[in-house]
Amino acid sequence: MGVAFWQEPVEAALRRVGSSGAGLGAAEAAARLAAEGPNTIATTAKRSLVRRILRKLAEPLVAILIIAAAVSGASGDWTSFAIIIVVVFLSIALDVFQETRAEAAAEALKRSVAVRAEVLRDGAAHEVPVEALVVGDVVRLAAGDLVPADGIVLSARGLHVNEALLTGEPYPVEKVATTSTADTPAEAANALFAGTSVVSGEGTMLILATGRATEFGAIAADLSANEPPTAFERGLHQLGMLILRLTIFLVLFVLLAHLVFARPPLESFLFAVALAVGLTPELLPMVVTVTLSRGALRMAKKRVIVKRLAAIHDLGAMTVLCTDKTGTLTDAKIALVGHPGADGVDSARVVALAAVNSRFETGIRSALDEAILAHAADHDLAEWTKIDDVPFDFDRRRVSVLAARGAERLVVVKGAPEEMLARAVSVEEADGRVVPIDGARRAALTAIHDERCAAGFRLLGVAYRIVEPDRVTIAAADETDLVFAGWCVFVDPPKASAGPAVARLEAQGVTVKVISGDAAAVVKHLVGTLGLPARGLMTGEEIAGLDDLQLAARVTEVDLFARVSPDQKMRIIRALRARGETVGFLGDGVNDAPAIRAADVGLSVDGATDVAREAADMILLAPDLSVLADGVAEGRRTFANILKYVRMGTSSNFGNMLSMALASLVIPFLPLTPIQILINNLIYDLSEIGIPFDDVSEAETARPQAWDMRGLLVFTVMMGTLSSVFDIATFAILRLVYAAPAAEFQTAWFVESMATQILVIFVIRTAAPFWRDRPHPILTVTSLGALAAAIWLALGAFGPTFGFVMLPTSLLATIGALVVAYFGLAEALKRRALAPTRR
Ligand SMILES: Nc1ncnc2c1ncn2[C@@H]1O[C@H](COP(=O)(O)OP(=O)(O)OP(=O)(O)O)[C@@H](O)[C@H]1O
Ligand SMILES: [Mg+2]
Repeated sequence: MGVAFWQEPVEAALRRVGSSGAGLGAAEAAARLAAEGPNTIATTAKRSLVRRILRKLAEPLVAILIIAAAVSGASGDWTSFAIIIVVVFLSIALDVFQETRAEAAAEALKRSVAVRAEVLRDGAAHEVPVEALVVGDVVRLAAGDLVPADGIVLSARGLHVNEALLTGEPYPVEKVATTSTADTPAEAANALFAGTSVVSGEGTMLILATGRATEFGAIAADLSANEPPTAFERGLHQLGMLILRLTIFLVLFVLLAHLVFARPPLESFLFAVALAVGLTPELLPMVVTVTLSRGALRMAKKRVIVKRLAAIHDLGAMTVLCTDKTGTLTDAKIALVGHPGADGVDSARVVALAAVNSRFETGIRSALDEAILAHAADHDLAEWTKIDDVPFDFDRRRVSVLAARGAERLVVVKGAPEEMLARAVSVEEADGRVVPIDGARRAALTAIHDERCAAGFRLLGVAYRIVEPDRVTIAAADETDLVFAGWCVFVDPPKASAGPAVARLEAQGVTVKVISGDAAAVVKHLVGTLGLPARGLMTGEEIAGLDDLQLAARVTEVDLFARVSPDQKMRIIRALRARGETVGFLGDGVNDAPAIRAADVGLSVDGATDVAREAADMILLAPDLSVLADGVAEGRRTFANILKYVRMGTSSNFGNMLSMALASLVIPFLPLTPIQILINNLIYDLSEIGIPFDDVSEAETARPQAWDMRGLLVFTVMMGTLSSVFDIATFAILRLVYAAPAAEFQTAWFVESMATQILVIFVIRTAAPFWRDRPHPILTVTSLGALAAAIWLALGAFGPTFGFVMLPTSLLATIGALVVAYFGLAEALKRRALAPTRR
């Protein structure tokens, strides 16, 4: 395939893509963006309006309708031809219009939380969304950034990236500006790949491939192809398959029966087609998209931005929320409040060492580092120069800096105190003497540490090691034989709103668990202060000793996890999912990204690192659990509205089509002509446009909501039977009492079935008595408007065009009475039909 991009000298690469070290011009970048397309690997790239319409036309159902229209036209039945064409185009227009509008709104929200990159355009730095990057762009990178596309390093200072997503290699690798002769991407020291992230250092890169052309794009294509569907998508699919099977069965049965009875073949074919159209919930995809998009807009008002629409359902179904500690349970306003030396008395030496470490490390600077630097004096740093560092990572939980002052060279280490102490062999006293640590001294040091931890302070240990004066590099292996200097003591005040927010989530049926990399004592103290109902505690050390099955056996009973590594956070999430929970994970750090990805609902906050935001399904604009509690209610509401549509389809509509199919076998004419069925279906669809807007009672958002196929089946059987009973009654009255001829029978049946199908929404939209839980005005208007249109079509001036006739008043009154009785009985039956069957 020729040379790989990293084998090409920088100059040649720049020339090839028509760029320079100063980047592209803005106009050139815009032109390239238009030509190359956006830098994204999303499979569902935006479809143009024409493509959308063409896709709809290719759907089997629509194709059948068009064939039916052609057959009608060929046989000279121009009325049928015109009506079928109108039906097809109206429903496509409805679909495409609604869907496009809703998706555009949701897209706009998503863009507001898009990851951005710092790119040079016309020689100046600009922040642009990662999607707008093109080949030839020069991008600046710093610790915490995602590498936005594939390319080569132009300049680097201690640039380390994590390529785990691409190569599986968990440790950061250094990237430098050279030309590489490597054959594989994993070995190319000058190549940067989309999907990897910068762990430490900084640099600039030249972009050589974007979007699906990147290495990651190629993998992501298979990844997304193999990605298991979420609970919501599975439910939707199961439902679709169920309906499809029923439809095929019924339609073939009717067609066959009619042919056996020697009915006119063309009419029978059209009737079967119309039945299929009537049975198929062809608007379901549109309703799902529109409802979810509207849900996303409403959640945005509650300050939750949805990146993956289907996650709204998962949020509503969530039974366990796992969260990290800093920023969600605390204010993340971290302050340094003490810096005791080895004797427990505050010492300037400890701050000075800590400041050298914080100032010179090239990793993502944490709030702890900011607090140290805010406290340190300028002269603490003035005499020091940096030589090298080993950036922080969440498995070591410490960071080292090699720094020089005069002839002295020190490795200054700071990190999780218990491990620092374990790596120390001696201790620096207040007077500067260095003495070995014996058993008694170790116990005394541990006692000082434990006492402050138990009081709720966060601690970092500070230590150092003197190295040869000509030392220029260090590695993690140098973090041994340390001289312990003391601790930095921080406060991170609990967030006042956290306690009530957790209580609200628990009241909504969501168990809250805390998963933190911090020390057990700190986590325990915080949870106590907030008054959270937390049971049990497990540490990373214990988790390391358990296999996945053992972990799954214990994980539901424990609510607190401390000193866990990023990998263990992910294992905990998987274990919970294995136990059948629907799991949310909220986190903001690089260390949270694997768990965010593993969760059913990955959550992050606006200020989080790129990696966490990229992995998340939703972003909270305010780092506050009460925002999430609002989001949960909204998610359940959205799902409840989707369920309404499904219930509508599975109860009355399905029952009506079924009864009609059966009736067609026992009477010598069709109960409704194919055209009448299509009109019925179109008006019924229109009546449902208001569902996504409907209100949902609080009772229905009180517990986690998820697909309940058994419940749906129970509902369908009960409500479907009721609907059929009324159809049979209508049938009997029309045949026996009125001895209605074909046109009169069809008109009456049309009016009755429209009325029952449309009005039943007011019954099944709520488990409460219908008069107590009022529908949203939009739903009232669309439903009653559709019903009025149906009656007008049947009984108005245009009725005869569609084969309708005016009905005698007594028959109208009878239909009215039947509809009222149906409505009343449905209302009485619904409590049982809607009773949950789950778990
Ligand atoms: N900048 C730093 N320098 C040295 N050590 C650090 C630094 N940041 C974190 N650590 C160590 O790593 C541990 C884990 O980090 P941290 O507490 O941020 O993890 P976390 O899982 O994100 O926790 P939280 O739940 O508080 O968000 C800390 O308790 C501390 O001991
Ligand atoms: Mg954190």
